[in-house]
Amino acid sequence: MFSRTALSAVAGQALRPRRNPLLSPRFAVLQKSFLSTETRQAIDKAVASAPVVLFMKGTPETPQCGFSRASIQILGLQGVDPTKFTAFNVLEDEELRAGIKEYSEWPTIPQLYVDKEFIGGTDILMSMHQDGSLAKLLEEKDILIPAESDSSSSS
Ligand SMILES: N[C@@H](CCC(=O)N[C@@H](CS)C(=O)NCC(=O)O)C(=O)O
Ligand code: FES
Repeated sequence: MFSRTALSAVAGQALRPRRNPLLSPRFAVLQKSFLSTETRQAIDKAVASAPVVLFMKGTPETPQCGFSRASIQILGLQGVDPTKFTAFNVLEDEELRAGIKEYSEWPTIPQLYVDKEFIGGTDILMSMHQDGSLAKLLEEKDILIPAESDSSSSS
């Protein structure tokens, strides 16, 4: 049985701020080890496979989640050149679904890469779409469908 003194000692301990042992660097190292070298190399290759790469749920034609659908819509509105775009369906590959989160240090899908650089998920894409920074980035990287030449001037 706990004595009164022992109980108050336990209560006193509980009040003392303690580090969460799950957040220790040792745990972080263990967590990292889930991404095998093989998966990391496969993701390196996927990220480099096109100027714009989206890791999503479903396909661009048939997204399986509203967040992935919204990201595809934003890229379409921006005028991303389809020849410079590739999507990977994480629902077809559980290793990719888990691996990409660790690779990007980002916990959710979708995930967008431009020129091998992680940009973010839907919320980030949406805010970059709204503030013009996504258009600027895609223009700078020459990723947009070329503007049609003005046919009215040739007649
Ligand atoms: N706020 C997120 C929305 C994306 C999100 O919450 N994705 C969830 C549901 S689709 C997810 O990936 N969960 C982990 C998983 O399904 O593996 C964003 O900006 O991208
Ligand atoms: S699959 Fe349910 S929110 Fe994306």
